[in-house]
Amino acid sequence: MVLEINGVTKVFKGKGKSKLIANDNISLTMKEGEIVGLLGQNGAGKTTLVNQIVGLVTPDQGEIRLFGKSVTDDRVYARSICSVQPQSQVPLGFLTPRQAVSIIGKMRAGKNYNPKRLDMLFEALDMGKWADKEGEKLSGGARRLTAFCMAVIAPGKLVILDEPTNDVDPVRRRYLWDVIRNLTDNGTSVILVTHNVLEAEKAVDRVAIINQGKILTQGTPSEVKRSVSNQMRIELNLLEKMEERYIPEWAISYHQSGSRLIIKMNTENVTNAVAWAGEQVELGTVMDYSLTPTTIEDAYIELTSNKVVVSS
Ligand SMILES: Nc1ncnc2c1ncn2[C@@H]1O[C@H](COP(=O)(O)OP(=O)(O)OP(=O)(O)O)[C@@H](O)[C@H]1O
Repeated sequence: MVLEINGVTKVFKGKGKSKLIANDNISLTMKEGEIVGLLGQNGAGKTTLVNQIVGLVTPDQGEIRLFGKSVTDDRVYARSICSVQPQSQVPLGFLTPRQAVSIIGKMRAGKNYNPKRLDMLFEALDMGKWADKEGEKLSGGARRLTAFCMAVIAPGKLVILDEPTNDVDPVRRRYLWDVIRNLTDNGTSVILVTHNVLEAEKAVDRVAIINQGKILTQGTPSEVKRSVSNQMRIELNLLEKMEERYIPEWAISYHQSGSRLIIKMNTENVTNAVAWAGEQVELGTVMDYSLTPTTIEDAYIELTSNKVVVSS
């Protein structure tokens, strides 16, 4: 087993005398070559968990083992096994992406550093035009991709990526997912920390949904979806906010965010839903709509959001 997390709890001091339970009895395991998505809202406790895996923070209770070795007993080993792309941008200063990535590659791999890997990564991510530009002149997306390359130029057996696609354009996001998937070909395991549930669904083997420090559910994307399955969703692009009283009675639940309204229904109500959505288009309240089976995002919203309204 690459990673075994057993009953990990981490409590921080809150305001005054209060306590903040950042991780609450978390258990999770990972096998070689697996990509596990750690999904959760802001403040859910994802980074606290990652910091404990790499030995930067010590659990108050429970234990974390990497390849059978306790992280708290051997933090140096933990850091040699793990490569991390942090959520915050890496300050590159005057260094170019090529310089920054090759420095890290040489530090991590020593004599085994292979400069061809840098060329392969830059090519795969279409980074050629930025490779020799000073870091501080680069866009946020180019810096994010540079930080990704720094994490994977000489990857440890466990690569931890914290929001790697933030600021990255949609085309290069696709390239990035391909590179992440290729990492696992030689047995590297990947923890992907993200808010972007839909993207994660395509990239991961398993997901763990974390909320208020607890893992609410974990399993393959299909297993997690099954908690809301046998349902369909209609997604509407609203031209004006829809008041609750206009949500149709066949809705099992709905979620409205900006101009996006997602309504879930049982399959027998699909015809009603399409007819209703068509009427809304004619009335001018909805620009367009699409009907799909429920996604992992639906499960995520249902499990973590306080704003889901479930009809009686
Ligand atoms: N060193 C610390 N001292 C006190 N509280 C902390 C500390 N680190 C984290 N926290 C708190 O623990 C909780 C979990 O934080 P954490 O950074 O792990 O969440 P997260 O899921 O990574 O969030 P985000 O997606 O916003 O990065 C938050 O309420 C945070 O304020």
